[in-house]
Amino acid sequence: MEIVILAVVIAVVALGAISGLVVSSRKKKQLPPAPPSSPSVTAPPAEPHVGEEAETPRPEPRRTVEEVELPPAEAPAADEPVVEPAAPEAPAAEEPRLEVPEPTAGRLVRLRARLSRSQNSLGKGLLTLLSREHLDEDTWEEIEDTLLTADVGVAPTQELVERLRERVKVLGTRTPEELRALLREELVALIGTDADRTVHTEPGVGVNGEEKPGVVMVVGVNGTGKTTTTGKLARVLVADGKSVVLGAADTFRAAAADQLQTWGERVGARTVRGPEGGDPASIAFDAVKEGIAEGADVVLVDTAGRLHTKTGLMDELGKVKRVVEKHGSVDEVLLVLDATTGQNGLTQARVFAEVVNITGIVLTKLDGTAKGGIIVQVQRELGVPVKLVGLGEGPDDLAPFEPEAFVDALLG
Ligand SMILES: Nc1nc2c(ncn2[C@@H]2O[C@H](COP(=O)(O)OP(=O)(O)OP(=O)(O)O)[C@@H](O)[C@H]2O)c(=O)[nH]1
Repeated sequence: MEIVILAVVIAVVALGAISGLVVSSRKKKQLPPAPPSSPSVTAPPAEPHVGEEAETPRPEPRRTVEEVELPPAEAPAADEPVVEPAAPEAPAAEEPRLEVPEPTAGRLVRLRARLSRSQNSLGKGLLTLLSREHLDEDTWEEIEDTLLTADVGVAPTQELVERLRERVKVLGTRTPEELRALLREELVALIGTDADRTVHTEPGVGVNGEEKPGVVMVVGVNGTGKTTTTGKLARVLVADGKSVVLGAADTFRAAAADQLQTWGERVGARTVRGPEGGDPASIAFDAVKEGIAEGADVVLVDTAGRLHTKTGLMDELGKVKRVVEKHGSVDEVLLVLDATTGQNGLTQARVFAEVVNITGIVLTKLDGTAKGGIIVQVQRELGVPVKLVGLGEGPDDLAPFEPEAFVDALLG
């Protein structure tokens, strides 16, 4: 009897030891090996770390249930699933690192140094002249010249000088602070604060009742910074949390599509492009079509700025707009003007306005000119507000235009 009891005890102990081995072996198989360079001291060593799951499992010795030779009765329950290591996943293709554009709000304030450097003669020059003890006719003439040199334009200059004369007379003795406030008020009024300077990119309803992204067409002469501005605008929109599709409809200049695509890739915006010399209207059409299909927030269409003839260019622009409108409305047509070209820019603006309904102006290269007064002239000429200003070649050097911040930068 004792022998029987002893035999049973030995059998139980032996079975216990064997099943313990199996459990610990199976536990080990469920956990991926600790990474060789795992620096974590707080996490238990066997815990998976972020990123490990995506790795291809490394080979490890496996002991199967069969190999431990358990008697059938003592084997793990048949209905218990055998844990197999996860199928090796293909290593993730290396994603290009996306840039995070600077926030849009307050860009003009951040970039004000660029403005004050180039616009000193306008803001500070006017302030110095107005601060003279005797404001004689010669001084008023100098004030007028300063405004004209800064491209404010004849009619706006005369209006401003008249207002200043009146107000300075009423003021009598003037402190520098009073003069500054007065000049600020008049310059802001000249630029205007009532206009809607929002770049409209809200989604709308397409012709088939589907949700359509906001559509923005960017037009302007070559060299004004059109493609660069389209790329920078994509960054502004991405910074505001929107998804963007770019349409490279400038098929006249071979490198324009590559240039645009590079801008897009840096912030994760896809570029729809066609063959060199292809039909820009069909590329623009496809860009909006794809924007609708993938539920993008905004489609930005860059257009050509130069063709063999002016009539050819204008016909093409009109066609691009009409063809895009087969999907639904174009929400913004932004005209890009180079601030350094002065009157030439105004002539361009007139020509473009004849073919497409310009809804906003982007004034580029304001960092490189003392002629910021062109803002006043171009707005009057077209009856369209300046919505964005370019203040440098850097990717985030495009700012929403705010009259008060602009005038503050001028006055230093
Ligand atoms: N300083 C300065 N340079 C700018 C600004 N905006 C654009 N540029 C530069 O102007 C040059 C022309 O820019 P693009 O975007 O190629 O001009 P574009 O000719 O209108 O574009 P395409 O019609 O495609 O040829 C580039 O060297 C830009 O970096 C700006 O606000 N300030």
